[in-house]
Amino acid sequence: MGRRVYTGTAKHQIHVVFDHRQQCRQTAAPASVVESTREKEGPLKACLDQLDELVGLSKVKEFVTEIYAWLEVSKRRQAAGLATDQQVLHMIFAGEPGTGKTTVARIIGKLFKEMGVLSKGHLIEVERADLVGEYIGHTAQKTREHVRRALGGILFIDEAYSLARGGDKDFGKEAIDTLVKSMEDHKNEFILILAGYSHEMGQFLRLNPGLPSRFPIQLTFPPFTLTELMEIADNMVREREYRLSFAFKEKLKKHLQEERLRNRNHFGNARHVRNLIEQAARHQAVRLLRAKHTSRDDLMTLRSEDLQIESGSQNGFKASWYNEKIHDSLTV
Ligand SMILES: Nc1ncnc2c1ncn2[C@@H]1O[C@H](COP(=O)(O)OP(=O)(O)OP(=O)(O)O)[C@@H](O)[C@H]1O
Repeated sequence: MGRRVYTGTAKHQIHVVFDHRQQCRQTAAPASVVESTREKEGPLKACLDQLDELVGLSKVKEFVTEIYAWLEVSKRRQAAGLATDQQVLHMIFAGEPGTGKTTVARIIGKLFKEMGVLSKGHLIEVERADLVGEYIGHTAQKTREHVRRALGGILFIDEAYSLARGGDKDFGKEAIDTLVKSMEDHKNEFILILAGYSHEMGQFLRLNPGLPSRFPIQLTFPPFTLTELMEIADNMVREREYRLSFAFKEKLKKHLQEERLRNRNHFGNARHVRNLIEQAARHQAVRLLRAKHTSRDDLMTLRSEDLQIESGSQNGFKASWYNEKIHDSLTV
């Protein structure tokens, strides 16, 4: 992992990154800034395009563009010999399941890599069970290990508030303390993103008054509207070279409408749509296998009978959401 060293006069600092192969490269020398920006225009643009392609999330997109602009202009200011602040880039992502938090974190990782903020830009996703151990000292060891894996990229902690679940006597507290210490010890070497439901995240931050100032960037991921969910479904089938019959769309719309009301805060949003589409494609395959002849149109079209919604299947949120998460980790 690279170590950032500041050399030169205060006004003309040059950031030099030493990597583990003992090579060094200048990341902000005036001449190379323009060059490296131009050189990286392709992948950089690809990251921003990827963000743009996500349905909805207008505030999140605005904010990421703001961070991008700020970092880019900071480089230019530095090149012009002007003072620049070091921004703290640790973040809170608050929102319901399936609203794009992990997806956006992944894109930010790539974006920051392209901008030279992170050396690798990868994402390590963990939850309470990955960090909390069984005896004194075990938690710190486990947590440090995940921080080590995340160096150069992003450490993304899902349902971060569960670390404060057991109060002061719980090992979760040790995980929080270790994370805070790691943020000091490895300043600028990784970005920590704490994610989870808005309400619980708010409570978590209030109970840990030392934390909010360490996470100046707080993004809210709103639940998708019905129109957005239908657009997500359309995009997903287009990407997979399928299309939806009119009756399929009507059935899906009705189901999503009911499901959002029934599960309220626990509705799986875009992930739920994805799982329905993938499941429908499997049902369509079984249907087509029985047919004597299949046209190109048959192969592409998902019909309403392919959308088999078991009544009450989504009622037990815990089970359905958990299954969707497992399914996600197997199919991503
Ligand atoms: N805005 C969006 N447009 C299109 N697809 C999306 C969008 N947001 C999420 N998805 C898709 O929904 C699925 C779940 O998204 P993601 O894992 O990012 O959600 P999450 O908020 O991190 O969920 P959780 O909190 O449950 O972990 C992914 O397949 C992702 O591609």
